[in-house]
Amino acid sequence: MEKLIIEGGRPLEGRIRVSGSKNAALPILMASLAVDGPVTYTNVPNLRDINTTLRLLELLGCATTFENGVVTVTPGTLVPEAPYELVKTMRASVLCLGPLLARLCEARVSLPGGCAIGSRPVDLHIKALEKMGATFDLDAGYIYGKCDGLHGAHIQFDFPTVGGTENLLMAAALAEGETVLINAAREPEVVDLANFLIACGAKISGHGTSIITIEGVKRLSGCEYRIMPDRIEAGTYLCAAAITDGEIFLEDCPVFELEAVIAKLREMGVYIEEREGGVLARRNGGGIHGVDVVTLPFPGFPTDMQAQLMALMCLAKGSGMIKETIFENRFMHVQELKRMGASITLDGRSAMVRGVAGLIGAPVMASDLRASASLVLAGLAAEGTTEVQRIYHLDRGYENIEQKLEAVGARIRREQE
Ligand SMILES: CC(=O)N[C@H]1[C@@H](OP(=O)(O)OP(=O)(O)OC[C@H]2O[C@@H](n3ccc(=O)[nH]c3=O)[C@H](O)[C@@H]2O)O[C@H](CO)[C@@H](O)[C@@H]1O
Ligand SMILES: C=C(OP(=O)(O)O)C(=O)O
Repeated sequence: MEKLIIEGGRPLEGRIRVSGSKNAALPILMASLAVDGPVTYTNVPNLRDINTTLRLLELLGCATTFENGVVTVTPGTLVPEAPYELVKTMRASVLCLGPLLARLCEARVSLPGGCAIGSRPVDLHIKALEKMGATFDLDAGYIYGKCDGLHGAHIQFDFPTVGGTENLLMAAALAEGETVLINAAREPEVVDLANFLIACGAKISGHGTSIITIEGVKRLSGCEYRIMPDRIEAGTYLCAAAITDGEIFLEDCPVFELEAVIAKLREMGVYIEEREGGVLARRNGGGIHGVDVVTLPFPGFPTDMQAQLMALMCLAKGSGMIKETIFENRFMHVQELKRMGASITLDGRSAMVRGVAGLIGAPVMASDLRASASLVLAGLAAEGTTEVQRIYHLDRGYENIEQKLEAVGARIRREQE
């Protein structure tokens, strides 16, 4: 196992290019299964989850290549089974359910199970696919779905599930007739998937709103598609500029997609300026102020930025309350931040963060992807040395993180534990 060693207390200054989005790339790569022809994707981040997805696509019958941010996927004879060994390492694997059912009328996909941040149920995906004519059995930890062809349906989601909306978009793109998704997720990554499907010939409207209409087509054909930039990676580096009292220009930084994060950072006293080709972030002269934050579906504040914002808030003047409403256990970073001197009190789904004057480097354990990012941020600001252990979580979601941080002045290196 590898760990990151960070010598903190240095302001970061310079430019960082935002990579392609993991949470957009995973469903869009999976959508290759719905496409009848070769697809070329650009701006694909080199991440562990992307490589897992390519392995899964190969097991499912596609040929893939990946070089310099460009992925090609050429579908062959598809196989309907996604095995536990791959699904357990990556929740996004369940997104092959929709396209496989649409193409093969059957799919056997391991149930994703929970993960450190909470249970990751897929009942809303299943319920919606049943409305389109699929039936499901549970067999040895696998969901086995079959149908005699999917038909359009009006689907009312109980919650605007991101993964559920994505699975249904892929299934409905090839179903017979019209599907309407009501209370659909509005996340930018859902919009990117819809735009990809449209580029392949799908008929979709309303994506980006809570009502999406899909008119099924007979086949989707290959195209070339650029994955959107990663709003969560970008938000993490905005926090890095603020927490180290530095100045970072983020190239290819999405702005509309990051509005809730940018608004919170400005409220905390971070200066953020949109410029041609990117976004500049630095402190606004003074310190950082504590603010209250509630995680919500888009366009609310994203759960994927909660841990990073908490790291920044640890050093604020005053206190702030962070409420996590999406995942029941997404506060694993709290105990580790406390080991570095943070003052945080947990009460169920809320965390009261009282700002302290400084953090102190310590060995800390990463428990999940964004918790890892928050510990890296804390380490960059802390006095002394921080060792972030179990960084394989970080490698699921941050491309070249230590190279990017080193290039703006961080002292950070990777070592074997
Ligand atoms: C709304 C939201 O912020 N979704 C996030 C979620 O997407 P992801 O697709 O993983 O999760 P969903 O959006 O589907 O789930 C959000 C909530 O709905 C519940 N649920 C979901 C599906 C289901 O069938 N049954 C059910 O009860 C989940 O337990 C969770 O509380 O994690 C991703 C990785 O962190 C983020 O990028 C997404 O932004
Ligand atoms: C938790 C995350 O991802 P995943 O859904 O792949 O676990 C994330 O991107 O923060």
